[in-house]
Amino acid sequence: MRFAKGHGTGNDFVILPDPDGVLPLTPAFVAALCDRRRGIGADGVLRVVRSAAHPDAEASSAAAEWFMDYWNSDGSQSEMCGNGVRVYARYLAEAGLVAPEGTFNLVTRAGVVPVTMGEEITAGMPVPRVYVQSEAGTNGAVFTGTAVDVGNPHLVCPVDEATLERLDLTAAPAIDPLIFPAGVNVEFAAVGNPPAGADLYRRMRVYERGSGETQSCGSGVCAVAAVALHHAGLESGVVVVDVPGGRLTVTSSPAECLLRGPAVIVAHGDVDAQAIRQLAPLHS
Ligand SMILES: N[C@@H](CCC[C@H](N)C(=O)O)C(=O)O
Repeated sequence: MRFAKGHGTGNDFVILPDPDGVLPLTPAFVAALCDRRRGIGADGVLRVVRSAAHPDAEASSAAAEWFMDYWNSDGSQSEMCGNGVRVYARYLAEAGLVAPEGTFNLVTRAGVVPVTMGEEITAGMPVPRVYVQSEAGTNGAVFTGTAVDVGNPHLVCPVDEATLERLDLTAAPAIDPLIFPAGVNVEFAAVGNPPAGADLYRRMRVYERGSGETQSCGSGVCAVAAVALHHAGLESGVVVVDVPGGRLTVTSSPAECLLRGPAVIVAHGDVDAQAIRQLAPLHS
């Protein structure tokens, strides 16, 4: 089975080219592929499939040829992945399936996303909706945060620099299942001085639903930017967010949320699907 491997600011993905949607992907198979010791290892899987060939995307096939079929490393699916969109786009361009410059549309479970190609790649993310206050419990403390919908759910908890540094995110923070019945991605964000050209700056770590602590989360960065603008009383602005894996920039207004940053394909290869299938019981 052909695969590629790529990442966006250290958020890494196994990419499975499957234009006609014939691969029998299951949660256990995806989790085995993402196993960092026995499989290829990744935060998630991006199946590259034509929208006309996937039941979740058929209705949008007139708007966009390709569908990002995104899976977390535990085999669950999510509506959105901001870094996934950008890495998927880089894959399409390197495979000659879209032009390396210009803009094209990509279908996701959270709707159609416009993507602008270049040295860095920009995704036109769903405009974040800031909705309610909630809490995350971790490291023996309870952190108050703001819930944000970016197509997928987020809880953004402001913390100081020292707390951000020392948080142990090896275990999932406790969250309110009444507010987040399908789980939530939890971001911890500290304020810093904005670099030239930015209105606001945050440093962020994330515990992702379905993947654990990752080096970066694009939709999480959009959520952090939305809360930063909200707290500053701004409707629009440029927010730079540093994550453990690098830097992402959000340019936000009531009409759009543009997420910009690097996206790289690092490998192409063949994976022994039978060997991965044999691992699958470990993950079911
Ligand atoms: N890393 C992603 C988000 C992936 C999905 C998330 N774990 C969820 O379950 O919603 C990003 O870059 O946005």
